[in-house]
Parts: sequence; C-alpha cells; structure tokens
Amino acid sequence: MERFYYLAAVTFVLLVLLHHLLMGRGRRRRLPPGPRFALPILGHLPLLKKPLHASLADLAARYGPAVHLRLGSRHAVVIGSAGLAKECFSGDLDIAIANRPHFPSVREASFDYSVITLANYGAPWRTMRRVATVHLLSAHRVNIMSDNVISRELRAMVRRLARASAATPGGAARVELKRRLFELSHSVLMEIMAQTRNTYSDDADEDMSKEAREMKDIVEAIVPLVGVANIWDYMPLLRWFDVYGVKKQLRDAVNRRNTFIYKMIDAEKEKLKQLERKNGKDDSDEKKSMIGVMLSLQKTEPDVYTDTFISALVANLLGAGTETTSTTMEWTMALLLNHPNALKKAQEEIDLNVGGGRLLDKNDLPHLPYLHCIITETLRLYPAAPMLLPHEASTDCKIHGYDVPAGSMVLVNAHAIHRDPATWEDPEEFRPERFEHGGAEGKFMMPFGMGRRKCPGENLAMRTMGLVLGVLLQCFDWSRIGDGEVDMATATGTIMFKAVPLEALCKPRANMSTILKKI
Ligand code: HEM
Repeated sequence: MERFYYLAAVTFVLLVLLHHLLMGRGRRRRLPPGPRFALPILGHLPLLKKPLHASLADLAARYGPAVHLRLGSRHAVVIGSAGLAKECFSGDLDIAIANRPHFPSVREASFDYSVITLANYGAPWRTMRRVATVHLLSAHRVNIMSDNVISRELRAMVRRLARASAATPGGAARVELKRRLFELSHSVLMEIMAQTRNTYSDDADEDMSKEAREMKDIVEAIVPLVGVANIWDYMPLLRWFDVYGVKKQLRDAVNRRNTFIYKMIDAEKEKLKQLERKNGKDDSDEKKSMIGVMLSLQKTEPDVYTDTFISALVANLLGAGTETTSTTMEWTMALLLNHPNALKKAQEEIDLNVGGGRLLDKNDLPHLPYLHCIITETLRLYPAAPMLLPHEASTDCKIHGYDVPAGSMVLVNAHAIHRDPATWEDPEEFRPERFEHGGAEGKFMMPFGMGRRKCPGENLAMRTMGLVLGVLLQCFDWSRIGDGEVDMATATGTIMFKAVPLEALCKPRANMSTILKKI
C-alpha cells in the first residue's frame, strides 16, 4: 500500500512538472491576460460554467477583450470585442487562425475531419468550400431553389397548418413550432441535396419524405452519442478502452448514415443515366439536385469528386444548415409572440406590399424591410452559433499585441459582441426598429462569422428564413399558449437552442381564406 502512495505521489509531481515544462514556454511570451491559477491537466476548464458565452463574457469584463485560458492542455484566446474580432478576421491574421481544432469526439462522425466545417485551412478545404459556394449555395442557385424547393415545402407546411386549424374547435390549432420548423428546414435541405420527394401527403402531423425521415432518425441517433463522447476530449482513457461502449454505437450509427447517403448517390446516378438515355444528354445543372451537380463534376475529375467527397459534403451541409436555420426561426417566432406589436407591424407590411391574393414569394422579400429587420434583430440577440465555431492558430501570431502560440484555440464571443452596450442602445431589448432606415449602419454584427471561414450558407439561410417567416405571418395569426410570456431561456451547446421548445396557437387569417383553400 505504501508503495502505491509513493508511486501516486511521484506520478503527480511528474505530471505537475511536465505540465509546467510544456506550458512554461508561454512564460517567455507575452500572453493575453487571464486567470493565473490553472489546474494541472484540466487547466481553467473548471472555471467555465454554462452557458459558455456568459461565463466567457464575465472573464472578458475582468481581464479585457482578449483573455488567455488553458483548456486542458491547449492554450485558448477568447475574443470579446467587435474591434478585436475585426482585427482577427482581416489580413494575415485571418489566415493564421483559419485552422480548426480537432476533437477526438467528432472524428468518427466527420469523415476524419475532412468536412468543410472541420478541415484545416488548405487545398482540400478550399476545394470543398469552392464547390459549396460556387455550385451549391451561390445566389443564383439559391434563387432557383427558392421556387423549386423552398416554396414547395413551405406550401405543404401551410396546407397542413390550415387543415389542423380547420379541424380544431375555435379554429386555432396548437402547433409544435420547434418540431415543424426543424422538419421544414431539414426537408428543404434534403430536397436540395437529393430531390427525393415525389409526393406530398395530407397528413396533418408530419410531412417529410421517407428519405428525409430516415436521415432525421439517423442524425438523432448520432448527436447524443457525440455529446457523450465529448468527455473523450479530456479523458483519452475512456476513449481507448471505450468504457461506455459509445465508440461502437457511434461507429454503427455513422456507418448507417454513410450507407444511407451512398444509397442516395446511387439513386441519383441511376436517375441521371435514365435521363441521358432518354434525352441523349445530361440535364442542365439548374434542374439537378446538389448530388446531381457533384456527379457531373465527378465525370471530369473523378479523383477529386469521389463518392466519399460527395457523402462528406452532403452530411456536412445537412448538419451545418438544418438546426442553425430552424433554431433562428424558432427564436424569431418566440420574440414576435412576446412582442405582438412587432408581429402586427410585420403583417401590415405584408398586407400592404403583397396582399391576400397570393402567397408571398422571393420577389417580395426586397419590399419587406421590416421583416428583414426582425430577422436581423433576432440574429443579433440569439446568434445560432454564439461562439462561432472554434478557430485554431496554425503559426505563432499576435492578437492585440499579445503573443498567441501556434495550436492555440481562438474563440470569438459573438453573443457578447452583439450585446455590447458600447455599441448597442438597450442591447438586451428586442427592437427591430433599430435597423430601420439604415439606423444601425456601421454597427458590427457577426452571426455568420467573418473572414475566410465565414458561413457559406448565409444566402440560403436568409432566403429560407425570409420566405418561411413571411408566409407564416401572411397566412396565420399567432398567439401564445396561456397568459404568460414565452420562456426565452437558452440551452447550452455549440448551437444556442431554446431551452423550452416553442409551441403556439395558429389561426388562418380572414384575408387569406380563399388562398388557403386552394394551396
Ligand atoms: C441562420 C442560419 C445560420 C447561421 C446563423 C450560421 C452561422 C455560422 C457560423 C457562425 C459559422 C462559423 C464561422 C466561423 O467559424 O468563423 C458557420 C459555418 C458554416 N456554415 Fe453556417 N450558419 C447558418 C446556416 C447555414 C446553412 C443553411 C448552411 C449550408 C447549407 C451552412 C453551412 C456552413 C458551413 C459549411 C460552415 C463551415 C465554414 C468553414 O469552416 O469554412 N450554414 N455558420
């Protein structure tokens, strides 16, 4: 027993020495200020409370806009001001911090980090990013998708809501908005990827294609397992010995996902072959799904656009685009329910500019500036990714005059920047009017990030949100369930979810009754 205590003590001392030896390199550098005492192995991790953005904002209030922390064995710098965020994402510094930290917990689900969101800055990332921005998410394709896909899925949703209301005594249906908005965003992206849907059911409760439903089930199996696996990032022993059996479950779920995507790719290949046989030539890109577009690229550069490349891109865009978009729409509806005057003002704007004779479409959006202000104000208050995605420095660099060693994580507190009282008057208040008539010009927001790793899905997200929210406000009156305000508590995580899923009452508007019977 004595020997055991002796060995434990020696191991502890060695660990502390090793820790100081490794981390001590920082002493010669001028690191940004931060809490002095860091535990061996864990570093400052115990200081971080949930939600992370609030905890980091507290540290910024104490130490300044650039705070140094040690998270496990990594250096991390937290950026907490608009000025510094702009500095980070301009010029050479933008390139220096354009890598992503790689956490073992996400390796399994991310094709070995070879997806746009996680790949390091370099040639493979550039190729994926170019395909996504030029061929899949460009303004031109978003325009095509607005009519082909988004409006079709949206009409199906409106039809179901109108039917549900008609079947409810009093005409106001109780709607699980969180679920509906998620399913709509997921269906839109699935259709954009693979165009699998060929029928629309009149089922009032759910309207996803068979493929969209299967993909949703698979993603729902993977997400909690990645959550449990997070602990691997700091305790590798759990990973090596697969203590909870998570590794095997995760591998099974990821295999299921990959097999499913390969099946979609094969189906799309078959569809394209049939078209070619029928027409003697390939279809135009405009009519193709995203998988179809990538299969055309595969013909000319088979070594680059492999089936694995396509699968990784499909899985990545579905993952990056669904919950960000649906959560932002859920927050918007929650804010409007708590601010009925803003809701009414948006409806009046729609009535004036579109009327009740047809559903609003993409051409109406530029004439609905107040709706745009509402979405922007929601993105300010509830940015879906409150800390963006973590960046990593590929070389030693300087931020705000401080040394930042290569390998440091750089975290940007967009949530805190959006609520900085030095920039925003009454920052905690929902006030879309602040953006009216260029009122917020020059004020800095970054809900989609900035610089090289900025979100490539902004166009698609803004278009989807404009159309969905516009049509929901045009067709229905919305009210809260019960007398109290909607609970605006946030859940924690990379994405800022609403802690209590949003439900609301929805009643068809009188001026839309003819249209609602026809769609
Ligand atoms: C309201 C909706 C959305 C919000 C608020 C949002 C926000 C963000 C943010 C903050 C980042 C990280 C930027 C950084 O690390 O500096 C990001 C990255 C990304 N987003 Fe979005 N996003 C949204 C919708 C979408 C959609 C619809 C897609 C595509 C279908 C998409 C695809 C991506 C991808 C691929 C990346 C990784 C970019 C890279 O690492 O190079 N996002 N997004």
